[in-house]
Amino acid sequence: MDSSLLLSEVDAVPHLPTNFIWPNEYLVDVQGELQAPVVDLDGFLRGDQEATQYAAKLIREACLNHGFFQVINHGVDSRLIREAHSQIDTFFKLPIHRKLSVQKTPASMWGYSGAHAHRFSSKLPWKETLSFPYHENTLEHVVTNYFKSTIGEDFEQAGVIFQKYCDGMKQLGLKLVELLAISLGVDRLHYRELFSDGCSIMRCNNYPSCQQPSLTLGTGPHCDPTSITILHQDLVGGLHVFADKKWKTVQPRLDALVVNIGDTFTALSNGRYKSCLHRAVVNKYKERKSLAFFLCPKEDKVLRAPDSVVGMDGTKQYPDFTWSDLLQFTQNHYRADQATLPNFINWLLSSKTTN
Ligand SMILES: C=C1C[C@]23C[C@H]1CC[C@H]2[C@]1(C)CCC[C@@](C)(C(=O)O)[C@H]1[C@@H]3C(=O)O
Ligand SMILES: O=C(O)CCC(=O)C(=O)O
Ligand SMILES: [Fe+2]
Repeated sequence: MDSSLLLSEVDAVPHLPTNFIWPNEYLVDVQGELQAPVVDLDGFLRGDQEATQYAAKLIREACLNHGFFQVINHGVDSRLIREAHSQIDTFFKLPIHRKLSVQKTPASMWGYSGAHAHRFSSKLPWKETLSFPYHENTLEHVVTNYFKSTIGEDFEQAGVIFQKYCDGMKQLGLKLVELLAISLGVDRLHYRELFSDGCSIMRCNNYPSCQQPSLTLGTGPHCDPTSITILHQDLVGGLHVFADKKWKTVQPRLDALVVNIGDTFTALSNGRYKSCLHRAVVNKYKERKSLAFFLCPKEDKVLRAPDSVVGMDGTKQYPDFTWSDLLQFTQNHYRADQATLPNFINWLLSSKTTN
């Protein structure tokens, strides 16, 4: 079966094509629900000291343990989130020739990807994605323009919505890294300043229903190579987090945003905060959508844990690197999984000694 076929066409055949079938060791059953805090951000966002300390304490425990928590009263308008889901639903329902007209090319991170079939030949994920870049720019609405100029004039309104959505995610992301700094005992603005001029990644995921969901995965087990991920999921469910040596379900909530630590933040915390190992499963009856905003630093900034953290820990756990190095590693050399960070560090050190 040609893996460039539409997921919906593939799903019409009785057996899942082999390139969508994941080896048994990846298809381990889920065992129970994840115990992770749902952190109310209201007090922190209003500047209340006591509420801030309490939120920081909850986040610290979650990040030391598995790197995952949810936030409510996060300040992003629920109507905007609903509208973003509705606009992306319209995009994913377009005829395939229209989606393929904005297909991601090997040289770029941006555009439509169906099952990543143009990148990989096995363990294909049962999903389609639309990815685009976001950075703050006072002269231009980068997301509005991406939709309008790349997808088409008829997607201008979708672009306006996603521009506002990404503006909201970036603002929230900067507040979250303030809270992470407080929780680590680091100068409150340390990470905020590091991330403020970065170019982040917005990725919309659509997981179609699947005839044989137990043989495949929507997204295989991985840690996000990025810094922190802020994700909104619909009510279908399917996100699993690895904690206490078991896969655990996450109960979706429309009023919450899911937050997880990624590899870059693990390095920036000198390894104290766990990069969250997670995956997404699919099901037989319902398609599922999620909107992931990956906060990233500017590509050429040197990334290293603050002296105050390293000093207290006694040893610097990771060599300095740039986001550009890690991004290049995941796009050209290594398919992000649960061991991206140690493999990246080995690659970085060996490429430095050979060049
Ligand atoms: C820098 C990135 C690589 C991926 C997209 C962003 C952040 C998350 C990464 C990813 C989602 C982790 C799982 C595997 C992956 C290949 C995917 O299924 O999409 C990863 C992304 C990618 O390399 O495109
Ligand atoms: O869809 C989800 O719930 C998870 C998606 C994800 O992990 C990713 O895009 O990196
Ligand atoms: Fe992820």
